[in-house]
Amino acid sequence: MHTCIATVSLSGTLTEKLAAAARAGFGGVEIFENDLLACPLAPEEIRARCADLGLSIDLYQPMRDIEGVPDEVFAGNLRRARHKFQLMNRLGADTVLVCSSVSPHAVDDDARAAGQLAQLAELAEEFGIRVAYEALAWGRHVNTYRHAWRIVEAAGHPALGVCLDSFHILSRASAPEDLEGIADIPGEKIFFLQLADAPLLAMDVLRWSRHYRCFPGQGGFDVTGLVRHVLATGYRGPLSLEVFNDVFRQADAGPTAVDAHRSLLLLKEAAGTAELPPPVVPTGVAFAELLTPDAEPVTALLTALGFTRAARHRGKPVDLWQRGEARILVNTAATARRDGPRLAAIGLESPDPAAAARRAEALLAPALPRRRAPGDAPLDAVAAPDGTELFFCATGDPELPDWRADFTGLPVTPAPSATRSEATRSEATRIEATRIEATRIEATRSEGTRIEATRIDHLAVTQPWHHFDEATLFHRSVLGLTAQASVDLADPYGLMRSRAVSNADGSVRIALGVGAAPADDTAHAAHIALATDDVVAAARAFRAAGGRLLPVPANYHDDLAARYDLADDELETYRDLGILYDRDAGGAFRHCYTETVGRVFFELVQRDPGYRGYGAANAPVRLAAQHAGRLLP
Ligand SMILES: O=C(O)c1ccc(O)c(O)c1
Ligand SMILES: [Mg+2]
Repeated sequence: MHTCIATVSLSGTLTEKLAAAARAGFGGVEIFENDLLACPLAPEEIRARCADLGLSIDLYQPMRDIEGVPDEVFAGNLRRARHKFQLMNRLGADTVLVCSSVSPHAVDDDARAAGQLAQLAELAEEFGIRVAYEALAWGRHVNTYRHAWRIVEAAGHPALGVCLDSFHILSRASAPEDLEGIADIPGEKIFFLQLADAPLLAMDVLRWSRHYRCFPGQGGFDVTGLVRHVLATGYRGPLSLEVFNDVFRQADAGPTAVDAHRSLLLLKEAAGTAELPPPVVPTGVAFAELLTPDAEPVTALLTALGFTRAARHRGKPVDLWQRGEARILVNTAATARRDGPRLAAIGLESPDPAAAARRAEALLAPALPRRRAPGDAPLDAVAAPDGTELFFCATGDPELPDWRADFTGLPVTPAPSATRSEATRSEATRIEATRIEATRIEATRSEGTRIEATRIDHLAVTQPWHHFDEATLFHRSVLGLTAQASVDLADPYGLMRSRAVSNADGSVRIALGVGAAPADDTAHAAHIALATDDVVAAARAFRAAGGRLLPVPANYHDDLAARYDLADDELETYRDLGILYDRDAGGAFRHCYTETVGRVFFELVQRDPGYRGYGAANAPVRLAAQHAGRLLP
């Protein structure tokens, strides 16, 4: 089906909006009158621009306050309409949207409204134009789609039909039966279908509509259910997104248009009108890749965390660091930015990497070159909306290329001991001891000795501030992960939002976060959480190896004593190590943080098997402590 987007949904000038819509793959646009009025191009030039871009102009909108008015007011409305129909002929647009009246002149008289709309349609027909009548949820007398249809039916004019808008319908619907009236409308009398979702908010419906609409799948409405009802009438016109949203008005139109189109593709999939390659849910985390201009701060941290450098890439400055099942790639390629280490890529274990990549590409995720260099294993990879590279891996599968084939084992070499200051020289010795111990543990593994199972518990990545809901939709739909509820976290300098997506057994957990202040490094650092069976032992070992744990204020632990009945010595241990504690119905969560290097830090977590969260209750304290740490010399 033809996909379309209203220009009001995108940021920028009309020509910027058109270019973004075309690039994202839409087939057409609804031109919003205000966008046209502010555009220096003549209507014929806009028409030509759209044609060049391969866009049809499927709707011109809106005409307001037309119907149900006294005769003398209506005469003026017809005069106004004639001007607009002439304009539409110049534009090459053949459908106009008429919103139900909000005018104080409008009277509650359906026969009058029907008669006037028929006259309007009669005039429109002379110009080859059709009139689509839409019930605004806040229309003065007409504010439901059933009422709009009654009037259109009574008018009985071939050039008059209804425009259905999911927002106006679903914002008022309180029960599934409220959609059943759609079946009463013949498909050919539905001239247009506008789609928007919205978060479920208790607020005035006009404000809700004008500021908080979002793309289907990002809010709380059953837009798919509505589309199914409309398709069942035989409607085969455009599926058009009309999203009034304060954030999208400011955000870059290019990515917004891509996110918009992705949401429409998913809607078509859900409504059964498009087939996409099915999701291939990842089954684990193969690796996390840190890009850093300088290896030292990252490798010092990894070493203290008990990782060993297990292998080196054959052709690139990339080392594989490993502890248990947790693998970190440290990439010192020249492309690393000067702002220090950052999380650049995530390797996801996939039962079918090629199929996973096919779904991602069908959903408009940019594919990355399969071979980044000659001789590299041909890995499937795509970019997430925030630019993080997602690699689909099949580690250890003999049938498929293994990313580890690009790496060659390193002989165990002594760690550089003088890289830190004189004062930490003895620590370096301890670091080396830890490294050797970790290597020994790796070696004994194959002999069947039980070791503490270290793996990546979760990854926390930060999103561009204006693309948070799209990021969630991306991870849900492209990767087939399930989203938890979004939580707001108080940062001393703003509000963070966080939403976790995970697979069913929790072996893939990604916390998507966004900070209020786009330039704030602390709120925008990513982190890698390492699972441990014993966070106290892990924290002690880290500290003994020269690692610095994030200090946590005593007030936090005093409060913890009030909230939970923890043994005194347990509490003192947590206080000493900066371990935070949380609990839900499924169990407890104990966690602590390392210092931050560049834009990345690590977390050590001990998660009871039933605990589902990420310690969100502790995030404000953690963020404040991280800010405080940054302020120190
Ligand atoms: O908010 C409005 O005025 C408005 C205008 C046109 C529409 O299609 C709509 O759904 C709302
Ligand atoms: Mg609308």
